[in-house]
Amino acid sequence: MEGTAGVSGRRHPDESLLDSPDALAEHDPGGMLRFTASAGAQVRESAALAAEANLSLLVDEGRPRAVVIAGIGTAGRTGDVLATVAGPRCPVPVIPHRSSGVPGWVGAADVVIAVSASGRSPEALAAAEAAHRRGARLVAVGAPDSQLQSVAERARAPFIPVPRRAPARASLWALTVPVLLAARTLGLVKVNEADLAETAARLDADADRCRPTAESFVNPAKSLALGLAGSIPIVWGSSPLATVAARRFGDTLSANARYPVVTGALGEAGRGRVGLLDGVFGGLVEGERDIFADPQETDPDATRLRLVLLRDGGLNADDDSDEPLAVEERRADAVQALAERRGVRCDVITAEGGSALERLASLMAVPDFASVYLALAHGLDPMAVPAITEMKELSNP
Ligand SMILES: O=P(O)(O)OC[C@H]1O[C@H](O)[C@H](O)[C@@H](O)[C@@H]1O
Repeated sequence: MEGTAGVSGRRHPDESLLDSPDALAEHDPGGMLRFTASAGAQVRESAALAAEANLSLLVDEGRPRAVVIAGIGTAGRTGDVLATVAGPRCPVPVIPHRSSGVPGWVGAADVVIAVSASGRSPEALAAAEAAHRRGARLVAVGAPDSQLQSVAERARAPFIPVPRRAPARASLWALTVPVLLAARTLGLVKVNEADLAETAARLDADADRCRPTAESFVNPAKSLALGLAGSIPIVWGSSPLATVAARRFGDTLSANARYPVVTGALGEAGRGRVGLLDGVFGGLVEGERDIFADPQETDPDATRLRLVLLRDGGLNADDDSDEPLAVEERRADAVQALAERRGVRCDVITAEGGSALERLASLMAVPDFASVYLALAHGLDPMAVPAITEMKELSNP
């Protein structure tokens, strides 16, 4: 089927596409699966690049009053990652900022980290310029030989060149690690070399489990994608860290697979959006289902919700988190029970690993791949985003 933008794909997913390496290659000409599999390598490469940059320039003026991470899209997500890895005990505010420039209060006592994969987003460029003008300390992260690098050079600010091999959304780890290491230099996060190595190793191991040649029944990303196919995904995170991973899944499901998706924190959803489970795409449609009927005959076209619960199970010590772990766990158990009572299917991914960064990686890796496989099951090229390009053309002066 061809859409009005010339994008071709199939409205109903074809499961067999996912188990055919030839079909996968044909629908992924840009290599999105390959880029997604490079997450571990991105961690290692960016750690090496950050080590070469002159981050020690940041130390001289001591601990900042606040840190602003300026960027849009995936670059903006790096600020959320920093905020959650820094955690509630972080001695200074860590503020992701997604609109142009910097907040009005930013001044000489603050640090601005401007992030842009292309090195040319107007938001990050305006933030870097504003930081320089106001005398704030600046760090810039993005493509080498870009406009962002020129601004950083003019400001005599450290610049961490992140080679541009993949689209921004497949470069989250390459962009995130320099942001974390800049914050480490400022004394705001405790990310050590072992954490980075273990995170990279976990991303490698998950990429192996999710590799294109691993068939759906042993491949957690293919089975997650097939479970989501044809549904409206709701992705809730049980903790602040898991919520960053939930929002990331929202980014990739929208951009790669072009699925509408609801994402958020379970704590907040429990006071409002959990009501979706009772609605026309939730309990009401599931209630119509006759459990004895042939599944082919029971309105196969009805759109249903599918819940993905990202659980941060068990490792965040109670004294180091916003909420006691027991509260988060009970809430996650409760939403699973609620979904089950209403017949809404639920996938659960539980964080693993010893550090916050590794736990985050363990919640992001499989969903990242699943978003690509979901695109491919619909015959969509996960790399092509004509609506985004068209939007930029129409809205640029
Ligand atoms: O990181 P940048 O190059 O500044 O790009 C920022 C954002 O720009 C566009 O909106 C892309 O669609 C996003 O995927 C990207 O994250």
